[in-house]
This record gives sequence, structure tokens and C-alpha cells, in this order.
Amino acid sequence: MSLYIEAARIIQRPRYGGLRGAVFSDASVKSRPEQLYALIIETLKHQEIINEVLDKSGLLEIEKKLTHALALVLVHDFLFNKGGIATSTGPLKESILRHKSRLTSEFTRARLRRGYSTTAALLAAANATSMRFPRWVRVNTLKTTVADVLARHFSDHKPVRLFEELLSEDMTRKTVYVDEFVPGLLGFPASTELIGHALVADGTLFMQDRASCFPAALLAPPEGAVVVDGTAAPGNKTTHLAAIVGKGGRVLAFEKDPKRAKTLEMMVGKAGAEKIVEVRAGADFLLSDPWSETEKKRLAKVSHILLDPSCSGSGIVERNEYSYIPKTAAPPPAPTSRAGKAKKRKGGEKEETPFVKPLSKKEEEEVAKQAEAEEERLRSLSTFQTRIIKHAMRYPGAHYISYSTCSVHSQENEQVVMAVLSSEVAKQRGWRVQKREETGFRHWPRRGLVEECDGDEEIAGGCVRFDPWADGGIGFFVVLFVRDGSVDGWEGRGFIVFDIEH
Ligand SMILES: C[S@@+](CC[C@H](N)C(=O)[O-])C[C@H]1O[C@@H](n2cnc3c(N)ncnc32)[C@H](O)[C@@H]1O
Repeated sequence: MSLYIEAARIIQRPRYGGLRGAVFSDASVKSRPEQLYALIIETLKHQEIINEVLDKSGLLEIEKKLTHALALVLVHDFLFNKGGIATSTGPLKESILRHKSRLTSEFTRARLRRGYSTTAALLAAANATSMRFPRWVRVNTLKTTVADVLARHFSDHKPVRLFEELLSEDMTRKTVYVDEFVPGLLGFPASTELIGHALVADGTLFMQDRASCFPAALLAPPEGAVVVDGTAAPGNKTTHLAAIVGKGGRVLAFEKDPKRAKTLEMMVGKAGAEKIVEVRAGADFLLSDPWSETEKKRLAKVSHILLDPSCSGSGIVERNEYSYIPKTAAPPPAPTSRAGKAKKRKGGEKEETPFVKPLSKKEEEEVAKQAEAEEERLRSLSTFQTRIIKHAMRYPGAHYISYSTCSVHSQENEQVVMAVLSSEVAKQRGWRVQKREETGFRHWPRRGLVEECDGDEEIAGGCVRFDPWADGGIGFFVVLFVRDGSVDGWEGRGFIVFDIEH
């Protein structure tokens, strides 16, 4: 299958996570993944001007065999690639080269309309603004205050009041957005260079994605609280929790993987939170036992638990990615007939079939095998995720548990919430999902999927979702489980580490 047909297939198919994963983990891909990925990224970056060229030249009306996505990738290489379309002669290349002069002149007009005298100037400008996602930094309030950071280090940045203003601003301008949901979170335009910034190096600022700050902010333990981070490394949320509970509080941070625990320790040191955070390196949260003689004094006091367990990572989107905007709302037709073959309409009139080559039997089998493996992986992740929440629900003093994933799959999100709520421990101890109107995030627009919560709007409303494109970062999910009342008659019966309820 040609590079272009593969690129068009990946561009137009529904995608839940990042493009890198879509390209590099697709077993049916025959092209060099690096080349395919670069072609897709670059095409999507320039799709706005290519679309204008397509519209003005009328290419899609004339070349009926070309789908929109296929035309985008071919015209991209025709206009922007030094070597032109990277294939020997063939019907695909011909369908573009037939319109060479028209495409070139429409491109020149579109370029000049944008004020670029050369293609190099247009490319340079596009590359400078290609980072679409804002940069997020969390102010480490153990070391300083937001007001101080803004006044002393970013006084040349113009404050914007709404997040939309940050996105719509020229991403190279000096602006700063103080997040309205997460205290201490600042958003900067994508071009802002923060990686080598002295405040990042000394732990005054933490580069942490917006969505990733929601779990600790939603959990919102009071100052001085004793809290657990059950799955802590590398430590973004642990250090955030430390800043919230402050010097009089305690964060018990479990990390099963000893190597990752080293990073956690380093991060805690950088945050200046060594006296607040107790790193439990190599400790499995699932084996923690708040009734044991050695632990009961400490773990029984824990009121708030943060769980951000391992997940599929399907929400992670790379900063240089753009999403495909289809030309029509309708999905592309399924590739059922052979490539380029004409088929008859009901009235006998011939209809051109889009130039989408169907997968071979072997390729179809590979795709099915891959989908089955992915399903299996999600099943095992969601079993683990459900199990770890149920374990936390047994903690005698716990009243608040935040659960989050950087996954967009409902199997790891709403479906886990529903499985947990129907468990014995949740029912016996009165755990429920905190309602939307009870949280500080009630105005956040994106909530859980009602259909994945068995139609329960209250539960879905209590869940928070992030869309990478609209919310500026990664696809994410977070929910807060709460338990009312302090006495529930629960004496830890059944709290056996290996019990069957797990
Ligand atoms: C998604 S990462 C957590 C990211 C972290 N919350 C942050 O914001 O930096 C999940 C972590 O949980 C750890 N983990 C997985 N299972 C665990 C368990 N049973 N007990 C403790 N840690 C576990 C993994 O090794 C991994 O480091």
C-alpha cells in the first residue's frame, strides 16, 4: 500500500489518542513509520492553506477518485516536499500532476494573500507557530506565591482573563493566563521557552499539564491533612499534594517500581517537600494494610487518597500534532470495492469509487489481531484500576478518593467508576461519586459519558473529562469518590490483602 494511501487512511479514521501511537503501533503499516508520521504531521499542519488550494482549484470535483484526505497528503508533497510526490508515475501521482499549473498558481495566490513572498517564508512562519498547545506551569507554593512569580519574573507578559483568549492569541505573543480552575496554575503561549528556565530548574515552577493538576485540586485536602498518593512516580501529583497540605501535613507516597521511586525522590527534593512527603520506594499500595500493628497509627489517619494508576495513555497527544478537519461531516465511505473501480448507481449511472485500496485478507487479520490485543490490554488495566480503588475504599479513615487516568477509553474511566460503585465495599461504606454541583469544577464543561454510566446523569456529571484540542493538553479523566459521615460501622472485615473481592 502506498505511503499516501496509508497516510490518508490514518488521517481520516477515528482516533482516540495521539498520532504517534496511531502510526507506530499499527501492525498493518507497510511504509517507514517515521516517514509516514512526518508526512501526516506536516500535512495536518498545512491543511488550512492546502484546503484553500483544493477549493479554488476544484480538484476534488474533477478527480472524483481522490478522497479529501488523500488529496491533502498528495498536494502537500506536491507543494511542500522538495522532491515532490514521492512515488514513481502512477494514477495517484497523475491525478495531481494533471493539474500542476492550476495547483501551483492557486497556491501562489493563497501564499501571497497571507503576505508571504516565498514558500520558505510561509514555512518558517508555520513552524514558528506550529506548537498549538499552551505551556503549563504550576507554581510551587511551598517556595513562593503566584503573585510573586508574576510580578518578579513575568511582568512583561500581558495577562489574559479567559483560557480561550490564550488559545486564540498569537501563540508567539507574551501573554499569561492564570487558570480559573486550578489555584497556582499558569498558562503561557506554546512558544514560551520554559524548559531551561531558572525557576523550573530550582523547583519553584513545575511544568505540569493542566489536566494533570486537576486530581490534587479536586481532592483538595485541607492544610495539615495526612494523605496517600497510592501510585506516585514520577511525582507531579505528589508534589502538588505536598504544596496543598503544606508544612503541617503529610503525604505518604507509594511507588511500586524502585527505579521510578528514585525519580520520585528527586522530584520531592526539588520541590523542597522532603519533610512533608514520605517516599515508600518499592511499596505496593495494594499490599498496604492500615490495620497492621506497624501501620495502623499512620494509615488509619489517612482521610484523602489520590490514585493515578498505570493506564493505556491513550489521551497523550504530542505538542506538535494537529487534528484532521474533514471536508464533510459524513465519515469516509468504507472501502468495500476494489481500488479505483467504477460501480453502478441504482439508476444505472456510473459512480466513481474513492481511491481507497481495501486491506488484503492478511492485513485485515493483522488489524483484527491488534484490536483483540488492545481489548485484552484494556481489560487487564481496568481490572487493576478497579481493584486499586476498592483497596483504597477500605481505608478506615478515608472519605475522599480521587481517581484519574490519561486515557480516553471509557473502559478505564466511566466503566471503572461503575464497577467500583457496584462493589460490596462501596455499598457497605457508602462511597459515591461527588456530584457536579458539590465540586469546585462545576463550571468545567466536559463531563463523563452518560451512556457509559448506564444512563445515570448524576454520576456522569460528577466525572470530568479533558479534550486535548479544546482544553489545551492531553486527553484525561478524573473523578472524586466521597463517603459521608464519620462512623459507618465498618471494622475492616474482609480487609485481607488477597481476599476474593479483589
Ligand atoms: C501513571 S503513573 C503515576 C503518575 C504520577 N501520579 C504523576 O503525576 O507523576 C502510575 C505509577 O504507579 C505505579 N504503580 C503501579 N501499580 C502500583 C501499585 N500497586 N502500588 C504502587 N505503585 C504502583 C507505577 O509504577 C507508576 O509509576
